[in-house]
Amino acid sequence: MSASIMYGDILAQKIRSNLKIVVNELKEENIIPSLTVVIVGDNPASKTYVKMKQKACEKIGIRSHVIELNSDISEEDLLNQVINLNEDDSVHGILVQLPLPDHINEKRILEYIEPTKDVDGFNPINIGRLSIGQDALIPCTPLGIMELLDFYGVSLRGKHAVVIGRSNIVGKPIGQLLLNKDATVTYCHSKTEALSSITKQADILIVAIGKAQFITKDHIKPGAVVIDVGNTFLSSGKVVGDVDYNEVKDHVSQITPVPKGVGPMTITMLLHNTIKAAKNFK
Ligand SMILES: Nc1nc(=O)c2c([nH]1)NC[C@@H]1CN(c3ccc(C(=O)N[C@@H](CCC(=O)O)C(=O)O)cc3)C=[N+]21
Repeated sequence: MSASIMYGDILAQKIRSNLKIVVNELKEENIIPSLTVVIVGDNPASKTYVKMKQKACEKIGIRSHVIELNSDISEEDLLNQVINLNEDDSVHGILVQLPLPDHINEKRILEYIEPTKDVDGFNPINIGRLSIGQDALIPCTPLGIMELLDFYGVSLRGKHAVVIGRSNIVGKPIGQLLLNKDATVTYCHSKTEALSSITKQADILIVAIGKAQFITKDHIKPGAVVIDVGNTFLSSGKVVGDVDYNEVKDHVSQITPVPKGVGPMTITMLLHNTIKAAKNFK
């Protein structure tokens, strides 16, 4: 039996056309949602992602602006850029593209982003609000995964969801969101012993480890639902996920592809969060 494929690009288009309508409604109230992306250095992958974000904004009428900074910028100067954006009423959403250069304390920068403009949901205030179930700006990738699970009819209540990866950006917040939907959540990570014995218990397996094609049939219970958050560029130019898609596709019930799975949903939720932040200005 072949798996049903959970295409993110199809759902992303559907949501983006709805968001476009919301943007037009806001325009009638003289609000044009606006996003500023700060990119430090010239990491080629980061540049590609930022371009994709800009294009997506343009398409639905969100104003986007990119601030490109030199990789040798000091932490203080970068902080000042963030503070200026916090104070600028024409900026609704602020996103500092990660990773930042090694000499900059990433956590300190993210703490400075005004929580109501923090469209990545990486500020400790938003993380705290999410963890206690209050309204918050929620990180885009986890939010996109929840939309995918909902759209493709995956029920979560009482189900065992295993999350591999414990990053602040994906692993931790997706676990919180699944828990809020009554799943039983287990976190696994690089130090987990007997990984496959745990992942094999998953009804829903979320893989966010950044290791190309690491997860194989041996890690997965037959008929499980698999969400692949990986996005590794091979030297051939091909993009692959953390799951060995071809090996597992006939073994699972539903799976997200890479590309065209979680990635387009991440960007769609950035648009969603930017509009949410703009509405705060009403
Ligand atoms: N502050 C910050 N926020 C982020 O949200 C953020 C970040 N930093 N740093 C890097 C990661 C990575 N990320 C992706 C977004 C879209 C795709 C995506 O759409 N990928 C395409 C494939 C890519 C291609 O074809 O070129 C797809 O899956 O179809 C992937 C990865 C956001 N990130």
